Amino acid sequence: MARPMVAVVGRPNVGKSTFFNKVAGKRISIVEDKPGVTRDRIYTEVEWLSYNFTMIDTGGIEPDSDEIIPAQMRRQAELAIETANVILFMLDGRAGLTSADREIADMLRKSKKPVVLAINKVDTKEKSDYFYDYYELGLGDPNEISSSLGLGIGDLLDEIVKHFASIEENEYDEEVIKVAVIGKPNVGKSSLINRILGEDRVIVSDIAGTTRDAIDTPFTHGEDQYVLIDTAGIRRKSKITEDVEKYSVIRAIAAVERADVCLLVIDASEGVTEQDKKIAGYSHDNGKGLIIVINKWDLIEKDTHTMNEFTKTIREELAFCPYAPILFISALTGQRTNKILEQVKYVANQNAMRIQTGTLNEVIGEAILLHQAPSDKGKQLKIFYGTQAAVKPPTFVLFINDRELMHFSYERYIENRIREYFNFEGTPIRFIYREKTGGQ
Ligand SMILES: Nc1nc2c(ncn2[C@@H]2O[C@H](COP(=O)(O)OP(=O)(O)OP(=O)(O)O)[C@@H](O)[C@H]2O)c(=O)[nH]1
Ligand SMILES: Nc1nc2c(ncn2[C@@H]2O[C@H](COP(=O)(O)OP(=O)(O)OP(=O)(O)O)[C@@H](O)[C@H]2O)c(=O)[nH]1
Repeated sequence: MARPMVAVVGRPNVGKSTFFNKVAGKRISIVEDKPGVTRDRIYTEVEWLSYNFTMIDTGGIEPDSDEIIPAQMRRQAELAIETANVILFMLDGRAGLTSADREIADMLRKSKKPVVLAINKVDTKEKSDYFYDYYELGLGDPNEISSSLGLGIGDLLDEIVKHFASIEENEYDEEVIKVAVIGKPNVGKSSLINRILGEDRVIVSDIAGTTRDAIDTPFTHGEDQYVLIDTAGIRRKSKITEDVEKYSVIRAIAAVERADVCLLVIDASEGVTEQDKKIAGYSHDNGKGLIIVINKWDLIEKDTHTMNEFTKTIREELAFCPYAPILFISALTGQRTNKILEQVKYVANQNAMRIQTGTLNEVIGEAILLHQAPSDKGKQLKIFYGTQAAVKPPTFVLFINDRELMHFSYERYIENRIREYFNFEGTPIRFIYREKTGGQ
């Protein structure tokens, strides 16, 4: 099941960032972890009770003037309605209700999405002076919190996770391959989608029913079933406000969340951008299959080295996902676009591949023989055995003597040996360690 998405909406200065920081999990996007890269927080993983969810912060865009606040807030609310499963609407318990709050509340109420009301900055045990006013919004009970003091946060998270039970599970059958086409505006996503859907063996399904059908495009290619996630969102030509980078990243994140395989489309004449890194980072963090599609290849003057040079640069820019295949295409001329579905299917299978414990341990055993495990202060790392615990992404549990001795470089080495044998092309793989005494 896709991880639930919770979007935080609210006027500037109500305390969204403070709240976000309070509940932020340890795992944040790889890109954000790097020094020197703008730390505009967009999302965080949250763990509460037995639930894991992604929380997105739609705020934090500096308004240029007072007049644009309402427009911007409307856009935030629209985005939250489109992308999130549950919306957290945050208000300032010291300021009382404003007309912007009422307007947002109307939009949220009409959307029929589950909304949880958080009244922030209630730093004492007493109710806010405005407590009963919040009922007017028609969005249920107000939950008073203090983000800076950490009061009421647990109860609020309880209210949020209560709504997860009603989220539709398995929107598509297991065998349907879910594909997200992502990338910056104007890189050629719609052109590529039209190419794919225009192929001879592709038949676009015409099943009306769930609301998802309105935005997704299911189709078959030969025997295989696919669905393009949020195709309507891509094809609908962007509004001006949509140019705010943060919005398009949030939209992409929501699509990635629901996908098995992501096609990251990059304009060959432009190269890899910060936005591409963020989206690829999200795909990686969430264990999705990833294919890098270099589009507009027709615009590039080429000699025999061009493709290699391009590949090298992309590998450097997107160093955390060396497993992702790179395709050089032109959606305009159709060059190599007929290879894409084949690749998507291959990567989806790799992402869902399960390998035998016996073979896995032969490979690990051989790897250890070839390259001695690290040791520290006379104690050597021992890997007793490994087993694959999950797919999508392939996840391996390794039983070892001491977690401290497993260095990043050795993990990378083991990963590379596993990839040499089993490929796992286009998918991240993960390791989980369990300490076990034994051996010595
Ligand atoms: N007293 C009190 N102040 C708070 C609380 N939470 C946030 N603040 C303060 O409110 C101000 C705004 O907080 P932010 O978290 O930056 O607000 P925001 O909603 O993220 O603002 P934007 O980034 O403009 O959307 C800061 O000065 C915070 O210290 C709280 O629970 N109690
Ligand atoms: N030369 C060339 N132009 C292309 C190619 N693919 C798309 N284009 C052009 O690039 C422009 C943008 O293409 P779209 O398919 O609308 O791009 P998009 O990524 O869907 O754009 P947004 O809707 O803004 O997100 C159009 O003018 C296309 O004709 C290509 O392979 N080569």
